[in-house]
Amino acid sequence: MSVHRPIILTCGEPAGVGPELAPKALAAGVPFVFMGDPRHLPAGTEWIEVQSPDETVPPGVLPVLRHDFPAPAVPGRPDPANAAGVIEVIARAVGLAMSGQAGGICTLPINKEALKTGAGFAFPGHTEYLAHLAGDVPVVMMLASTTVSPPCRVVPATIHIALSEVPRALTPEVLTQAIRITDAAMRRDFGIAAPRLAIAGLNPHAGENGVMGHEETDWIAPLLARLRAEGFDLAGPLPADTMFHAPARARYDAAICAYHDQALIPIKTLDFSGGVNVTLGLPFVRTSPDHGTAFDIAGKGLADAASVIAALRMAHDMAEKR
Ligand SMILES: NC(=O)C1=CN([C@@H]2O[C@H](COP(=O)(O)OP(=O)(O)OC[C@H]3O[C@@H](n4cnc5c(N)ncnc54)[C@H](O)[C@@H]3O)[C@@H](O)[C@H]2O)C=CC1
Ligand SMILES: NCC(=O)COP(=O)(O)O
Repeated sequence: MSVHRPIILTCGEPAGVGPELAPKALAAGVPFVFMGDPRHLPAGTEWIEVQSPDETVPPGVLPVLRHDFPAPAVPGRPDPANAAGVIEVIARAVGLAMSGQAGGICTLPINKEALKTGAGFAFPGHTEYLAHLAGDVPVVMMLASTTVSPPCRVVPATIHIALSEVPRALTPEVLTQAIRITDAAMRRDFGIAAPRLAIAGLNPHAGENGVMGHEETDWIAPLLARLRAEGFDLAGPLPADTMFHAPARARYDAAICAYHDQALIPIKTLDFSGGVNVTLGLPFVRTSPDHGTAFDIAGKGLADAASVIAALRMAHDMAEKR
């Protein structure tokens, strides 16, 4: 029997696969409430409007915290008129999570371009917006798969920035923050008492002693040495190309990577359908499926719900641990 409050599943981009995943997500078997416009749900969806997250509904029926949008959803074609509503839903769900009325939030995917064009959204993704809503707290993005063995958990220390900006953006402060937040979240949210973290180098072969880049010898290795002296269990800097196969993953609990694709390519290759995106460092629980809006298949009934199901279950587990 669950003792904590339901998770809010935010609708995300109505023209993407989000609305069709919401009823499929009932298979997660954990309490959650969909927040969005019920008119965007697939025809035939059984839903009931609720006024608060913990109102009960019959089994197999989708509870909906209603948030009406100005325009219908046309699969694959985001309507700028709906952009503000997508952002409002995220903020409203965060309000419920921060006030303790919800156990946390699980966000269906947004289309960053549609929100920027339609509503001037100033954030590159949920992660940065949620950090802002929580009071501009430091956060890190983690993607986690527990269906592969050993588990794969990856943290990109820099997130949604151009590759050309990474060497400047990856500073000792940024890497230190990623390590501290990940270590704390492994203990609090994942029940790992003594987290082992593996730190990827920035350059091929982790620079090979300065032959292919100097960031590792200049500051990454010295920084890791200082943090080890504080008690962190850190391996690295490691060559990124050889740290994601199964025997390598068995040696750590989470990998801290230098940039987005260094982290996300391995996990999405290993487990695209079951990976979960989780924001570490927030004062509330937030997870998300690892995929995006999938406009190419939206509305066709092809969307695989495995990732949102895993995301809801993870949010539920994290909320229980807290
Ligand atoms: N958490 C979030 O809000 C996320 C949002 N996005 C956004 O989504 C938009 C599209 O991004 P893309 O790079 O095209 O990635 P995508 O994940 O939307 O699509 C990549 C490929 O995977 C397939 N796919 C995605 N989800 C699927 C599912 N549930 N079942 C079956 N196939 C699935 C798509 O059909 C497509 O072929 C972008 O605006 C991006 O920023 C991307 C990742 C996460
Ligand atoms: N590539 C991951 C991604 O775009 C998810 O971003 P966010 O919306 O969860 O910040």
